[in-house]
Amino acid sequence: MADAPATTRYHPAQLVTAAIVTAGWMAALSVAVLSFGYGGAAGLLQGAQLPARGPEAPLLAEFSLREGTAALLISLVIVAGVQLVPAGAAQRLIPKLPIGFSAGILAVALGVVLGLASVLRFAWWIWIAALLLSLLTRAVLALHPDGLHKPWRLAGISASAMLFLTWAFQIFGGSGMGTVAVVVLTIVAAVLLVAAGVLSIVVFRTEDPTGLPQTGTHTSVRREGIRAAEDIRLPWPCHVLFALLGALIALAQPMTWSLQVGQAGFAFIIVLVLLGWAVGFELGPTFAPGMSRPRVTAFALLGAGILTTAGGFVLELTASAIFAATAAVLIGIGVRAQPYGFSRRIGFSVGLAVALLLVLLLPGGTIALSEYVAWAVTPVDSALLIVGLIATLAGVVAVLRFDPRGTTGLGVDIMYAFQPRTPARRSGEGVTGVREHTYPRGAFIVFEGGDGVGKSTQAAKLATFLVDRCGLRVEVTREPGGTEVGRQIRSVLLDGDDVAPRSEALLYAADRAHHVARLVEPALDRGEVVISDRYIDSSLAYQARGRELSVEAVRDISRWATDGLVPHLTVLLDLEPDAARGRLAARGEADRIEREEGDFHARVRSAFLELAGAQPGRYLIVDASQHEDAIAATVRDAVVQVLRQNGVLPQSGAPASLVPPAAQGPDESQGRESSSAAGAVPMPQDAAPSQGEAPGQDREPSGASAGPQRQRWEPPSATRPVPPPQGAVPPSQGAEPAGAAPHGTPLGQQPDRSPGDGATSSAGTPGGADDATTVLPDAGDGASAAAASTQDRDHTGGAGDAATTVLPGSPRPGSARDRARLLAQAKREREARDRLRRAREERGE
Ligand SMILES: Nc1ncnc2c1ncn2[C@@H]1O[C@H](COP(=O)(O)OP(=O)(O)OP(=O)(O)O)[C@@H](O)[C@H]1O
Ligand SMILES: Cc1cn([C@H]2C[C@H](O)[C@@H](COP(=O)(O)O)O2)c(=O)[nH]c1=O
Repeated sequence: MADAPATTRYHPAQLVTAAIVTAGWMAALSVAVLSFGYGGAAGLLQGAQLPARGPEAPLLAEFSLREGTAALLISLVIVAGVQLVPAGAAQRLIPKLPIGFSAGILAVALGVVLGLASVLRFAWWIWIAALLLSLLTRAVLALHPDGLHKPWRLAGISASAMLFLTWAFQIFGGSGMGTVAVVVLTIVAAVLLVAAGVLSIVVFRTEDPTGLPQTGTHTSVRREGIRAAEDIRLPWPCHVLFALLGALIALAQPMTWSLQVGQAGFAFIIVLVLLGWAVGFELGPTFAPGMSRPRVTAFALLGAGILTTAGGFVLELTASAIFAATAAVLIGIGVRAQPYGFSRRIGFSVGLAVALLLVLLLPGGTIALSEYVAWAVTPVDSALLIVGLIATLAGVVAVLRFDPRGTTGLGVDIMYAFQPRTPARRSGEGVTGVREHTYPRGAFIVFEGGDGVGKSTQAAKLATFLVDRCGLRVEVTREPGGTEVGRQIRSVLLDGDDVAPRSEALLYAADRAHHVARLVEPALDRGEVVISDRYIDSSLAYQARGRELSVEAVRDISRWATDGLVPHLTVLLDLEPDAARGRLAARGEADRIEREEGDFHARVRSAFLELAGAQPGRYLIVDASQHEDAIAATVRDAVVQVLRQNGVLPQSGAPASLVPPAAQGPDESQGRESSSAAGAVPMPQDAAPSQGEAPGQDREPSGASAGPQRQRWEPPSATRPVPPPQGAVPPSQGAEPAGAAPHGTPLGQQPDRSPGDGATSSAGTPGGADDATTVLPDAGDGASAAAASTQDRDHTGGAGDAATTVLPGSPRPGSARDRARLLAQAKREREARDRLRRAREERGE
């Protein structure tokens, strides 16, 4: 029997590395305190005395802020400078030793120098320590490239240890003893570094494969209510945010001196800032879910700037620390709203340096506020004020500029910032995944169908309508080939002669993965409407059914590729393949897939119908043999309903497209105005024919839908049962279209589907396409789809009876005439199904 795999939680090498990193953070804090202290007390090149005991210790009185700040700045420049050396150059400079070994050597060296510095007390010893610390950081980062992810964790431990020690010392010995406590902490760090370094050299000299414990990167978080970071070409507000963080941390030491609170004050500020940063970072993805992520970053910068400026007026430790910590919360939120790939170190280092330079250069002074009150402004206060004002100004610019939408939607962003986002349609019962994905105001609409059915034509028409008449931002795209990577994959797929079926399936999925990650999701996150010509169903139809590959495999790779993203609405344009081929003939040479034989395309068509039949809540099936304007009107009405449900369009009122033009009476313009005032989508006078009407088609007499009836939407004829593939019984009558795999895995079948949901129609025939009822549920989830479906059955007297496409939120066809028509239709379908069953029985199937 095979041995059970070892289940060690932490590799000992990880613990050693964690010890080195924690001691490294202690060393960093000590370097800041001691360089400032030694430089300020004795000058840059003189040895310093330890402070005398007691609150009246002379150290502070004799202390030179400028020299202390200069010494601190030199340390930070050394640390930051080494961090900024490019990796390639660093590799050439540092001897080629195993990384664990070099980290160990550097840890020991740093420990020894720190130990010496704590005894010899010259600022330049600290600078050597700073250099070694910086090299050690590089070595640890080479071991664990993500080692500085969420740095507040191990830094927090070190800062808390410093707070505890300095507080204890100051309680018993006065504020001057805080520095003595830091010297003790430095010795502890030195011992820890030497011990962990020796272990690293002796035991773990090779590269550590296990890595530091990670909590996972934020970009993969997909929980409900979490908004992914949103990429933007130049995330300069993030750099400013990091610079502000650097400035706050750099100013903590001079601030401690200025407030005369001893090193416990410094540790207190650092702990609170780290805590604030951590809280903000963790809060980030769920903060202001209704606001675009670039805007969150911009507002965070503005808020953090204002708080920092306010901090410049504060003369008391706790309030200063609270201001700094709250600014750090906003910094955490702001940087988390952007992808984390850009270099944080640059912004951070620049912020550190600028803040300290300001302390060095700015004069202090006293401003008389009244005869009795004067405000003593230290250089530290001035630095805080200037840094804060710069950040505030940058925040204002960012709020106005740092969003691909410019200022468009700023008001909406503010208004909806803290409202939960409208959930997109649930994908739980879908063919495409189980992710519950939510978008603030975006919607994902997909056109599916065979080659040449008119998808691109309809996608373009819909986009024109949504942009021109609804004022929405729309992204029209396609698969394969919606992105640059996709265009190359498309060429491989369609221009060549031979691609093996599995390779074909993987290439389509690869195109989709890139398409969703780089184009669809970012656009949805920006609140745009994405219209895609083809999506996952094409793979299920062409690769699973057409190439006869495993449905599960094809579905799974696409589900994985897209992280389960499901469209809000899929419009299936259904047309006989021969008719579609006729349309394409004029276009010239057919591509590799269009050249497939008729049987292949018949299988594809039947697969599409099965998919739509199994999940009626998510599909709109349209007879694509109609005039393109009639199709466009049907699609438009359905899309408007879906956009309303998802908050993309206002709920109230109706777009003029839903009002039969003839019903608008003689005073059309008035009707439109009032409908627009009610929140309806503005529509120009020359609106295209509505509701599936072909041009010139007879319209209902205006009286039929006068008054309030105007808003009513009736199921367009275009969405009635789709005609069957050639030679087959209509799907609505229980037959599989020609070419359907008779016993293959039903495409729409879900193992866990409950009897009540929208797929019950497939019970009679495995394909599920026999139910032509397309019901888009009100609430957009599976449960209401099932409820809507059941409701229809109740109305019409039996499962699968209804043959109407009912769109979400639209008034159900409630009139006696509607019901009679539905019943008649249902009866015809029942009879057709019975006939088919009898025929099958006779054939012994
Ligand atoms: N309803 C329609 N009636 C007649 N012709 C149409 C209709 N819709 C589109 N066409 C024409 O059919 C041809 C194919 O249309 P279109 O390119 O939109 O189809 P498609 O489904 O996107 O094709 P493909 O799958 O190859 O991308 C075009 O010449 C277009 O003008
Ligand atoms: C997305 C997708 C597409 N196909 C096929 C279907 C068509 O024949 C071509 C795409 O061409 P179009 O002119 O852009 O419609 O690719 C497929 O087989 N599988 C898929 O997933």
